[in-house]
Amino acid sequence: MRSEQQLRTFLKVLDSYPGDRPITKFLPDFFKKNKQMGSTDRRSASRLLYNYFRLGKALSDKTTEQRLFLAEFLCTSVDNPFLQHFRADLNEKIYLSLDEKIKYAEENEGLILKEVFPFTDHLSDGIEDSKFLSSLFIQPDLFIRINPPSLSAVLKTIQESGIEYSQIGDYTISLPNGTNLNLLFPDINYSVKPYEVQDLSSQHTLNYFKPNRYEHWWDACAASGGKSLLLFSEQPDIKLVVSDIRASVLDNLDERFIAAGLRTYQKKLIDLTTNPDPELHHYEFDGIILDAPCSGSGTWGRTPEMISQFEEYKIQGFQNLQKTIAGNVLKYLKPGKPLIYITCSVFREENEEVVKYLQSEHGMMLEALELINGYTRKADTMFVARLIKP
Ligand SMILES: C[S@@+](CC[C@H](N)C(=O)[O-])C[C@H]1O[C@@H](n2cnc3c(N)ncnc32)[C@H](O)[C@@H]1O
Repeated sequence: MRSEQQLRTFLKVLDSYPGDRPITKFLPDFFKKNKQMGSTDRRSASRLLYNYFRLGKALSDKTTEQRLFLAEFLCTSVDNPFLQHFRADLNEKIYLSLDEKIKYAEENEGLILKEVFPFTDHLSDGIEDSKFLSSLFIQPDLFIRINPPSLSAVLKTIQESGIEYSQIGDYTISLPNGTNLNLLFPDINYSVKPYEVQDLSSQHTLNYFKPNRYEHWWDACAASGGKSLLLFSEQPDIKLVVSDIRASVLDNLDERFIAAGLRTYQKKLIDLTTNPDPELHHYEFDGIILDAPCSGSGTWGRTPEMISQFEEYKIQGFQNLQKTIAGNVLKYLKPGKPLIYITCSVFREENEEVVKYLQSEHGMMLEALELINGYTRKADTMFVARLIKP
């Protein structure tokens, strides 16, 4: 029986998942080792695994199977043969809205919504607990930022593909998650990449950069350069230093920068928990972007496996790291110039509290801050603050 087989496969995948890396990294390895699985089996195993983890820490007293069926009920909205086979009573209600399903599960299945993500006491100002919690059952969209000269070509390609999309801003498009962009845009046809994959909230942080021509900026935790590319899109005549603690991500950055036409920049490998002077002693910047290492809790709609793996005590550890790193970068900022502090966390300890620390311990002046709501827009939730050095 097909559903029974799908369940067995799911249990095997879950049992093999060590929880030491994201599912996106684990699953391809698992499928490579289990070549007998066809593409339909892979798709269903992957869907069941993601949905299962969306229950986070809730219903820990139930069996894996019971949790899986309820997760399927909450996360899918079309008639579902798998659920029909095991829990026809839930499948009957598959067309209810998410809010109605949550209510039903609370009244009949023992769900306590707060237990999905038992960290709501830490949420930043302005986040609505119940809306944030229910967003964890919804897979966020895929967002792209289109290179302006390529706008009409990109829109034409997407329209011709028949893929449903919405245009959110002048150059921002949302697409269903899982859209294969490499198939849509084979990279042989262009010299400058026509789009960047970048979450909607991440794109929004650009409003706080306000760079001027010929200024000297530092993207201090650059990873593969998402924020630098944003900065470059606004101000191509910028002098840029990028750094990160990981060499591998800086290699990806090189590739992305070349594809985007960004060719002049300096790259440095720096651990910002230590004194950066050996690399930077004579540098003075007109702007620093600090997209700090964080819990990533604003992105767990994309990586739901993180919810059950996270422990509350880690929040403090991230705050300590952020304070140390922020304290170490400020020395290289010119007076009167901005530090752009960014996280993809929903925890106030990593957001408002770090800003308060920068104000009280380093005399930074807060110009603006925003909790960027992604949880009602099928996007990541992020935090950004613009602070000026006295
Ligand atoms: C949120 S990510 C940056 C994302 C990136 N700015 C982007 O837009 O794609 C944080 C980065 O901080 C880096 N990091 C973590 N600890 C660090 C440290 N001690 N010194 C410097 N960078 C660090 C990580 O390697 C990671 O790439």
